[in-house]
Amino acid sequence: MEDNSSQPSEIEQLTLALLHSRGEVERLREREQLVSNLLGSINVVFWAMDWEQQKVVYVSPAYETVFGRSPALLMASFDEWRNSIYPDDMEFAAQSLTSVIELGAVEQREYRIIRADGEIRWLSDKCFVSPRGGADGTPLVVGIAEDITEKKALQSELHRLATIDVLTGVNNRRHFFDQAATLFDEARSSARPLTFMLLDIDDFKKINDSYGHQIGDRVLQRVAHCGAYVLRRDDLFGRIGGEEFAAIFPGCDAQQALQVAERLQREVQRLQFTVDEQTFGVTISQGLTSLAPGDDLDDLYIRADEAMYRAKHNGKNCIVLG
Ligand SMILES: Nc1nc2c(ncn2[C@@H]2O[C@H](COP(=O)(O)OP(=O)(O)OP(=O)(O)O)[C@@H](O)[C@H]2O)c(=O)[nH]1
Repeated sequence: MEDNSSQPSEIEQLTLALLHSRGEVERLREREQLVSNLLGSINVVFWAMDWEQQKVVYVSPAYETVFGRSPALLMASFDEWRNSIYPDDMEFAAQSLTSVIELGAVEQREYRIIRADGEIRWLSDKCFVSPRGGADGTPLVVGIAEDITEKKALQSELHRLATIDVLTGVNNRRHFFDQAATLFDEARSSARPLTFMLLDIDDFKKINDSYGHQIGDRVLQRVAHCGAYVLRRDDLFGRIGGEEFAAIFPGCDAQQALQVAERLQREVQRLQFTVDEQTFGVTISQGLTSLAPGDDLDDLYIRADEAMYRAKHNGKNCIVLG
């Protein structure tokens, strides 16, 4: 007769296996909780999408914070993904995902999203194709998305500070000449006309001396507004020195630019300033010159400067073509 006393019975074996599996399930649950806590504690959204089937198969917990939307809704309907993309960026968002499939990876995509509460935020994500990422072995597009709204705002503020004259809000000297060089090269290569203008406020020192520096600043601001108002969208305008401004009129010969300069002259003559019940106006002198064969940007600047000084010499408040 066989002795089975040291061998576990079938029922005991099943019970042991069940306990073991329960332990495994518990450990898996703990691990899942840990991963979920870790993913939830960083403000980065991991996502995975079956682009061909138009289905989001995974988003990490941070989705809810960053998008302000429900992950369950997103997984249930691809429309929720479409709703979350800022309409102007939809084409880019879709095209860039197609590129991920074609190229295997895209290092950086930047686009805007709309949170459920209507707030618009900037996202940047890195995407790549996980060849057999899906449960059924289908390729998935996987991404790591970060909210870069504050970084974007800082970048644009830095750009503004680097390119704009703080007092008047028009282009500063450095940015003006950077842009001028580009417009100059374009005019050269397309053989299109281009006119350069220099503008100097007349007797500005007297304004400062009579009414104070603050009023002088206000004059600078109002003259700059006139320039920004009169010039066309494609023209370039900037403050290049204390009371000196400059403009570039791409595609304009001297006569066309002269018409704009005359309008500007009239707009500035209309300005009125009142200090302690005293009212005064300002005038400007302008020098204009057009691109000629063999010119470089410095030649234009020198000729416009000479023309402007002739305008000063001729009694100010006038425009001279150089
Ligand atoms: N308020 C103010 N004044 C400035 C600024 N930058 C330069 N200035 C002043 O601009 C004045 C320029 O004087 P000048 O170069 O003698 O020129 P002007 O008095 O306009 O004489 P003309 O050019 O011959 O008409 C100086 O008094 C500078 O101090 C600024 O940002 N704000």
